[in-house]
Formats: sequence, C-alpha cells, structure tokens
Amino acid sequence: MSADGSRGGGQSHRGRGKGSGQRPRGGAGGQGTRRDGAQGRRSPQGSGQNKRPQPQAPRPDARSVALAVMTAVRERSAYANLALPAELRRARLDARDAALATELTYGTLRAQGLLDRIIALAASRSVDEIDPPVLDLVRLGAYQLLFTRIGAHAAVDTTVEAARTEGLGRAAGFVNAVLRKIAARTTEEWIDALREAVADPIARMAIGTAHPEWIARAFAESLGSAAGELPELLAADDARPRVHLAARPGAITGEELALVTGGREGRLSPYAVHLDSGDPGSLDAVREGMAAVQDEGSQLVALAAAGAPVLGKDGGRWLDLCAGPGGKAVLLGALAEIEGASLTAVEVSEHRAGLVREATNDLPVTVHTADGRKPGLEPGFDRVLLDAPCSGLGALRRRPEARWRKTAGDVPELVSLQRALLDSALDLVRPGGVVLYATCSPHLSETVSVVREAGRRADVESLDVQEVLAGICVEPIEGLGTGPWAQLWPHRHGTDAMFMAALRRLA
Ligand SMILES: C[S@@+](CC[C@H](N)C(=O)[O-])C[C@H]1O[C@@H](n2cnc3c(N)ncnc32)[C@H](O)[C@@H]1O
Repeated sequence: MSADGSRGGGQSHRGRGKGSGQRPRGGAGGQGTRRDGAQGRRSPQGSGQNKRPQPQAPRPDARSVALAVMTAVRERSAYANLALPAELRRARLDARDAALATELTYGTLRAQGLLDRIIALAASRSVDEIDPPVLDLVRLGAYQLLFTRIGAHAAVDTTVEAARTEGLGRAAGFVNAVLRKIAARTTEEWIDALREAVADPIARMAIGTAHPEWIARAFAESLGSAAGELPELLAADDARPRVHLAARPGAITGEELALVTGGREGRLSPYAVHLDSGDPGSLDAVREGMAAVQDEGSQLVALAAAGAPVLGKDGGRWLDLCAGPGGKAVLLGALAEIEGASLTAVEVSEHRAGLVREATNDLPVTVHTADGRKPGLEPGFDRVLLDAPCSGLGALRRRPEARWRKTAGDVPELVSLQRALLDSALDLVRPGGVVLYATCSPHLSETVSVVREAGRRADVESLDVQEVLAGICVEPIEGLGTGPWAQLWPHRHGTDAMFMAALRRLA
C-alpha cells in the first residue's frame, strides 16, 4: 500500500504495519462511541516517566468488529449475518457498543455501492485503485459521515486512528483527506452530484436508495402497473427487518409464543410472532425447539404447500424437493405429524442436508442428499414443495452484502435450474396432487415465466394460490398481484418478497 492508499507496494496486511498493537485504540469519540472516547486519551509523551509504554493489544470496539466482518465478507465471501454474531461474541462488547457495531456493519455493507461512488468522486479515482483494506476503512468512515448522527470529527478521527491500529498507518493521510472531502457535503448533495448525469428515473432512484440499478429495474418490472410504489419498496428493502418467529405447530400456539416472548402475533401466518428487538437465540422457546426464526412470508409458503387442495384423499406422502437448511421442512414436518403424514426432504448439498436432519430429527421427516432433478424417489407424492434456489432478491434486507454480490448474469442459469426442478417436481407428484413452487425473489424470469412455462404441460393446471392463502391467513390478505399466483412485498406485507404458485397434476 502506498501512502495515498492506492494498491500495490508496501505492507497492506492488517496488524503488520507501524503502530499495530502498540497502543489502545481510541479517538475523538462521539455519539455512540463512549468507550472510544474514554480509551482514546493518551498520556502526553514522556509525561514525567521514562518507562516505555507496555505493548497492549488493542481492545476490540464497534469499529474493529465492523471492519473484521467487512474483511470476512470481502476476503472469504462470508455472510455478514453469520459473521457478525461470532465477532460480537469474541469482542464481548456491551449492549450499546454491540448495537453500534451492528449498525455500522450492516449499514456500511448495505450502502457499499453508493459509498463507493461517492468515495470515487471524493478521491478522484476509481475505487478499484484503492487497496481493499483501506477502502473498507474509508467506506466505514463515509457511512458514519453520511448515514449516522455520529459527529464529523468523531467519524474522521476514529477512522484515521483505526487505520493506525489496523496496521494501515501509511494510508492515514489518504483516509483523512478523503473523509474530510466527503464531510464537506451533505448526503443529499453527494446523491445529487451522482445523479447529475443520470436522466432515467429508475436509475436515479437506485442511486438514492443504494440499490444496484438492475435490481431496482427487476423490482419495477415485477410491480408492473404498481411501479409507482418503487420508492416505497426500495425504502422498505433498506430498513432493518423485524425478527419473525414461527411457533412449531403442535408444540406451542402463536398466541402462547407471543405471551412468553413478549412479541406480537403476526397478521398473516397463524404461527407468526414479531419481535421488535433482542436476540432470538436467547429465548427459551427457541432454545427448546418450540419456535424458530422464520420470515412470515416463508411460513405462508410452507402452510400453502400443506393446505393447497389435492384431488382425492391426501395419502400423506409429502416432499420438500430443495429443503436446505430446513426452515420450511420443520414447519411442514410438524404439520405432517399432526396430519399423520410424513415428509421426504431432498437437498443437493451434503452440509445443508445435515442441517435439515438436525432441524427435523424429532419429526416424521426423512432426508436424502440428492439432486432434485433426479432424486431417484418413487413418484406419487400428494404434495411437493419446490422452494427453488434463486437469486434471493426478495430477501436482500436480511443479507446486507447480497445486493452488491449478485449480478444480472446470475439469473439465466438459475432459471434453467428452476425449470428443470419444477419439471421434476411435476413428475414426482401424483395425478391430483399439488406442487407449490416458491422463490424468495420477485424477478419475473424466476417467477411468472417459470410457472407459465410449466403450466403449458398438458397434465398441469394452475390453482388460485391467493384463495389458498385466504383460507390460511389470520386477517384478509391483499395486494398479492393479479393471480393466480401470489407475490408478497416488504412494503405491503412486512415480509420478504416471496413468490408462490400452486400447480396441480391433472388426474
Ligand atoms: C431457497 S433454498 C431452500 C430453503 C429451504 N426451503 C428452507 O426453508 O430452509 C434452496 C435450496 O436448494 C438447494 N439446491 C440447489 N440446487 C439443488 C438441486 N439441484 N437439487 C436439490 N436441491 C438443490 C440449495 O442448496 C438450497 O439449500
């Protein structure tokens, strides 16, 4: 790394540069940075004693936790929502600093593409020319300046200090200069500057809400005649989602779960409970397996798979064709137990199949590690859930880094897989049985196009899945689209943007 933060030359590794591990981290503090402020005050040099300061490992703080997660996401393609809890446990921050670390990590990752465009303008160079660990630091500082109430001095000073404690001291001047330039304008001024040369309204909205343009465009296409709701949708997609719990049928009711957790019952799934805050893993009901974290929209998918009308008697042979890691298999397995049915779960990944086994070990569920396109199972299932591998564009709010990792180029390959899996599901279901096709993506290529094509098979009819949902939901559900399929939306339903369609094999 050179002194101006650019790639190439010199040291660029965390913890190897000048100043690394030499003194407690700190800085000017500021809102939410009480600990930084207290630790950042160093004694004046040579203050009456000749003793050399003892080397001391820097104590983790909110910013170092955020940087560690950002590094894991960048270098090892980690998922932030899995890496952050591990870092928080390791750092043992108090509740206030843990909340700040969470806000900085998720916020910076979510806004990354927008921050990079602003940094490029401020640094007068492409971000590709900036050493990645230095770029992470600048992103973290820029996020604080533009999207938090942390004071500008605190945001700049603590980031420059972090450059030193992270072993990137030679880039401190560069970090300082870029952040000061960013601090000289408001967020709105930067966004206006980026939008200056952009006329297309969707592209302008995408810039302002830190979404890649192709994703905003896919959302608009899926909203169709309601594309005017795009700003609301993009804003909801940027907000931190509430934690949804699913009560396990037969173990606890939604009402009881709300009482023991202090949460609120959902308006859609009869098993849903919403929590405003807190660590769901610490709840007794979750630890004892009576409830699990699951988006309310995902609950509706499993419930629709269990409730869509089959012709003739339901013989109790149910199949989950893409089951890993097992969220819906647990709900389906618990319903199967109540109905006297059994669930076969298929998952191509050995590791994920293991997770399904673990999650369903006390339920009538058999797990097979196999490719759902050719699972080698005896056909004749009464019900098949195909929760297809997809781009995940409908669950971006739960995966802060995901929007900048995916590309439009990922979609066609997924669509071919979805088509082949749906064909297989329709071959495996008995005449009169139902396939529930679902994606956690509203992208039309992965949703309507796939089920329309399958509906062209001579032995398939489309059911009105909105009617199925009407029979399941606690309160009337609206805004699902023109049907017969259903599209859930974060801004309308408070769920992930799940899509579902029910197809029945003709007898
Ligand atoms: C959307 S996820 C399913 C989520 C799951 N239903 C749940 O609620 O936890 C899709 C799953 O399909 C698996 N998968 C991908 N290709 C597959 C294939 N050819 N056959 C079976 N499973 C596959 C992925 O590994 C992934 O676990």
